[in-house]
Amino acid sequence: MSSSYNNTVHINEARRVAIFGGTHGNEMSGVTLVSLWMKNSTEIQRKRVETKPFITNPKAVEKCTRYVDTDLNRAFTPENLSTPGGGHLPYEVQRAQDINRMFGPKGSPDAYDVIFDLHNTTSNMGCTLILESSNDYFNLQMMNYIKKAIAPASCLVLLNEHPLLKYSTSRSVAKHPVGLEVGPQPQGVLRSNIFEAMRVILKHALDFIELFNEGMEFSPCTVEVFRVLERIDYPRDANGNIIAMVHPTLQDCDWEPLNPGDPMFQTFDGKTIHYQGSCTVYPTFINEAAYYEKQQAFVTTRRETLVASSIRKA
Ligand SMILES: CC(=O)N[C@@H](CC(=O)O)C(=O)O
Ligand SMILES: [Zn+2]
Repeated sequence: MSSSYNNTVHINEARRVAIFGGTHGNEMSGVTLVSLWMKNSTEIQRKRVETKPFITNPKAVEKCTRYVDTDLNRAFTPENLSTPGGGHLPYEVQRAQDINRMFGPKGSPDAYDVIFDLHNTTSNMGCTLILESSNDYFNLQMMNYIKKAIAPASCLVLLNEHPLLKYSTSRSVAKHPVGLEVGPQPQGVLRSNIFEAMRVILKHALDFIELFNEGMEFSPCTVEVFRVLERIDYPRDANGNIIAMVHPTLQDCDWEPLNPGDPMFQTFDGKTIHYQGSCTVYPTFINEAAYYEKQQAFVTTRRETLVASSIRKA
């Protein structure tokens, strides 16, 4: 990235793009779309983009489970990617190393330009794009483009650059990592509305990259994002067992304001537990099935407006 006198940021052409499905083998929209595109890629082809659809965790897809040994979407740590051990390592660690060789190496000039990683959530989040950095102008301009293209439908942007809660995703191998999370959809289930919503987002995302590669200049813009603040666990007893559920007035209310004092959990004996924070937050990933094992009932976020400079191909 370099800045010229008129503040347009010049960014390398995004020629190599991958679309990952099956990072979690029971999130069926991505598994199904990517499998379809591996058989016939007409829909994802663009003149100036080489798009590679890829199933990242085939063993988990086969078993229709989130993962086999360990969560692939947490496995792309520098330690994992550099550990020798070959066939003795957990399956997903081996897979992370393979993916890093094919699409990375992570952090190097040889890495893929863009990776879209397709996920589903059991939470009522609608279409959510997930970013890992607030200063990637290419991705911010892409978010702005997609939001305008799908209007009056909407998609929100979740920004996870929290020092402790950020994790080492499959897409993090790319220069411009983009997560796409669409819900609500149960694990192992396909719903046509969710499938189509995901497909439309991908179409606009690829159109944006094509226009960028053709040399179009994108004017400065602002993007509303929801920044990850805090992980909230379920209330538990001394043995670590869950003693309450997401409160009925919070369930399915992803992205809606949660104010200090608002109901948050309901214990099995009917007591309400209230949110004790000091300011209004926007909860999301509310009651995500995969997060029980991660001790997370939901995450809180705060609304922010990010600014992206004008960009153009270098
Ligand atoms: C429900 C789910 O799997 N969500 C993804 C979110 C992401 O891709 O950042 C995950 O936890 O890996
Ligand atoms: Zn997932």
